[in-house]
Amino acid sequence: MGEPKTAGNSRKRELRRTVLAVRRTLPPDDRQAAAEELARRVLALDELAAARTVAAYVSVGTEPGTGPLLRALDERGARVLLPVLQADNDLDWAPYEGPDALAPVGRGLREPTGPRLGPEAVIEADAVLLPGLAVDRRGLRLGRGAGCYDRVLARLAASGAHPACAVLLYDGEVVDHIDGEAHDRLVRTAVTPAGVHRLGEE
Ligand SMILES: Nc1nc2c(c(=O)[nH]1)N(C=O)[C@@H](CNc1ccc(C(=O)N[C@@H](CCC(=O)O)C(=O)O)cc1)CN2
Ligand SMILES: Nc1ncnc2c1ncn2[C@@H]1O[C@H](COP(=O)(O)OP(=O)(O)OP(=O)(O)O)[C@@H](O)[C@H]1O
Repeated sequence: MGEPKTAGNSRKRELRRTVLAVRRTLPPDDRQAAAEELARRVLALDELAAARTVAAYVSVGTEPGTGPLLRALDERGARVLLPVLQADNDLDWAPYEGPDALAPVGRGLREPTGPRLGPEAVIEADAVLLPGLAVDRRGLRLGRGAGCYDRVLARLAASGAHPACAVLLYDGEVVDHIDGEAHDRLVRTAVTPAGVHRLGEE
């Protein structure tokens, strides 16, 4: 189910499977509560308070829900950019124009129907919220294995942009160590329903 062929090292694959299996055991009521807590914590981040443009995403399947968060960012007047998956696994971006302007594109994904701004648009973001399956204490993030967000982080670094980058996870998905690969990029913050984790600080 949705496991890309380019899934990196076998320990990463194993951790992906474990996290997804645990997520599937969460009852719907707990997921809804987690989505609301997560929104509250993300909105309270200092780096989000000042952000005019936020790159976010529409949660898929059993991911920590981003519905309440997207609504609140929109109401706050932030310009919200959402990813549009390209055939080569790079991400294009389009503005969030409300839940009615999202269309299903397969694999449970919903994407914005508005104008495509191009892959470089993410550089305009003051804050970037990333999906993930886990992160370690250094800030090494485990995604779904297609490298989409590794590319985003590489693009931000190459452009000299330094937006606040936070991965959104469930409690328990901040782990001690993930075996990294050369292309992996670190994030500084993880937000879970129970709290904010500042990473890479010994
Ligand atoms: N919300 C979200 N959007 C994203 C990503 C992501 O990880 N999460 N991606 C990050 O790279 C890209 C899309 N890549 C994806 C790759 C696989 C699956 C997938 O396996 N879907 C499952 C259901 C999800 C689940 O229950 O966790 C499926 O097909 O059944 C989804 C998105 C761009 N947009
Ligand atoms: N900057 C990049 N440019 C092009 N391809 C890349 C880049 N970074 C990573 N990749 C490709 O992505 C593949 C998957 O990487 P990895 O397993 O680390 O993904 P992930 O971080 O778990 O997933 P994602 O970034 O999609 O959330 C790598 O094997 C590599 O081929």
